[in-house]
Amino acid sequence: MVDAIAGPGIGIFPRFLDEAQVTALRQDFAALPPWQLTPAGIGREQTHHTNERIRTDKTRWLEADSPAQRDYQTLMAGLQQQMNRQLFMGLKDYECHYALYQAGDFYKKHLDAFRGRGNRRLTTVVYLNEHWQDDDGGELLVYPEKGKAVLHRVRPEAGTLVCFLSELFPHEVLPARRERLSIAGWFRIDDPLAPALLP
Ligand SMILES: O=C(O)CCC(=O)C(=O)O
Ligand SMILES: [Fe+2]
Repeated sequence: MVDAIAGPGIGIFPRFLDEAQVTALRQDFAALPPWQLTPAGIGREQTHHTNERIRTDKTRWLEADSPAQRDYQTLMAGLQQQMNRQLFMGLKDYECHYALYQAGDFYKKHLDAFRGRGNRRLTTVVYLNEHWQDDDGGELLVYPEKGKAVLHRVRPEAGTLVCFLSELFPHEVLPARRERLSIAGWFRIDDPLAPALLP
């Protein structure tokens, strides 16, 4: 992952989570009371609002309130430490949420962070969907910073991790024909003006 972020700025890692980890997270998600799952917001805190033209998924933040959530957050804390030690990224914390896309849900092309604004530095998405088929749809399309050609088309298969510099890669979630569950997360920094990677 260090090589991927230092190089192209993006990496895709099948089987980042094993079956037991995926199962534990799926069960943890299934045990949540439905009212805790709320329409996803867009924009920064001050301008937080929902907009169904841009995204239609539902989310629930992980609060380390179950063993599965704690294990996942511990795993990500380890990644944070590695990125900081080897790439001096200055990552301060990690926030993440479950995201449920029901059949037909989507998230239009967007950036997770804008240069010099906000403090999301590194995006992660892990998928929790067993046996995803070609015609299930729901791929993540990742685009280069400039240009319309698709750089990566990621199938949201259980265990796969996608990780990229939040300011660099526009991306979108295509509508799926079945439920699509993931954990999207962001490593954050204190200073939005700091360069993304030190040379
Ligand atoms: O679920 C995905 O593949 C990406 C989600 C996403 O782009 C986001 O939550 O910002
Ligand atoms: Fe995103």
